[in-house]
Amino acid sequence: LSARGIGVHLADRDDSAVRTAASLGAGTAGVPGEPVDLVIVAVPPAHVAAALADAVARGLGRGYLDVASVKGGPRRDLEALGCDLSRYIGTHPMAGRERSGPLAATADLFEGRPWVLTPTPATDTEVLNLALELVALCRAVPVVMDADAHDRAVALVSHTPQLVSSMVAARLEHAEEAAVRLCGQGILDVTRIAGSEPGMWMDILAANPGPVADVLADLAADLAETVTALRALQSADDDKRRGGADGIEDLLRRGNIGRAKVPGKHGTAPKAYEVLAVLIGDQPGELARLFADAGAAGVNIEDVRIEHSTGQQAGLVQLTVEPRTAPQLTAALRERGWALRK
Ligand SMILES: NC(=O)C1=CN([C@@H]2O[C@H](COP(=O)(O)OP(=O)(O)OC[C@H]3O[C@@H](n4cnc5c(N)ncnc54)[C@H](O)[C@@H]3O)[C@@H](O)[C@H]2O)C=CC1
Ligand SMILES: O=C(O)C(=O)Cc1ccc(O)cc1
Repeated sequence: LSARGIGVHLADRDDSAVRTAASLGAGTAGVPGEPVDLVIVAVPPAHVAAALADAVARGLGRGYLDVASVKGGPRRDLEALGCDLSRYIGTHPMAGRERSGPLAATADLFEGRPWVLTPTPATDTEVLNLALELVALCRAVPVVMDADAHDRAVALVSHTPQLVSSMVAARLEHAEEAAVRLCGQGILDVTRIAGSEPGMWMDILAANPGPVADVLADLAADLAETVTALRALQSADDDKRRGGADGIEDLLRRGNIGRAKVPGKHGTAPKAYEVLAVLIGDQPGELARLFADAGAAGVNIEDVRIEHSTGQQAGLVQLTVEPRTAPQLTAALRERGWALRK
């Protein structure tokens, strides 16, 4: 916001968080003497209502919003405090990091991401417009939803995946070194968010336990069926084995269907891309050289990931490109001496 010319004033009960954020250019420390256009409350969900009610009582702004990951509870807490909700709108930017704190923040975090707004008939139009302006300034995409529908949605697409990632990673806690050494891209993908900070996730899960338990219970039913199907695959009986195989194949197919629904880059519909794998040496400037060569070939890189082979001084860079540009990129990179892999 500061970079877009908006005056930003920072307040936090932890002075060092304010100082760090201010030194990173996020704004100036301290609450101004005059009311601001919009007070943005970014504290853990359980503290939202108290922090917001305090800001309203002090008349700090013309409009108020919060960005907590859960929306139903904070709204009910505010109602219980008898707060005038007409100048408040609950919101949630759907983007995050595995780490918290000002040092983990990036100015472009919300670009192209959905930002949920939960207005009610009581919400003042001016406040809704201020929130929409904030979303536009952050180059996010506004999505209007009911607070409880939001909480059920994030239970499905964010909170349960976090727990499942943690559960898969927790299986490795006592794993033999020999097994861990075999880890590849699959487990890296599934466990990336298991590296998240437990504190932040405890705050989120404690604010949304019911909807998350509902999704996890359905998942537990799938798990129980899968265990039964796998046991059937061990049977000497042909019919039982066939039944087990059908059950597992059905789950894998349902997974394909669900995965195809996950939106692609910048929240657009999922799109079929082609991935080119290029071997690069572990030395300074290799990635820059590869990207420059792709640029010189006139090819836009849609996405990129690096697979590091354990114990090797090389990495496999996977360049995601539009299928129509793949042949020209392949030719250009080969010509410039890059080793492409299947
Ligand atoms: N980190 C993420 O990935 C995302 C977080 N959110 C939501 O944003 C909110 C903030 O999360 P983060 O910035 O990640 O956490 P954070 O831990 O980096 O920041 C929270 C700040 O709130 C301060 N604080 C706590 N209680 C306070 C109070 N009563 N008064 C004043 N300051 C108080 C803390 O000192 C801390 O500096 C949470 O509600 C979270 O659910 C939303 C989208 C993404
Ligand atoms: O779950 C996701 O999709 C993330 O990218 C991480 C995240 C965590 C907390 C939020 O409130 C929003 C997003």
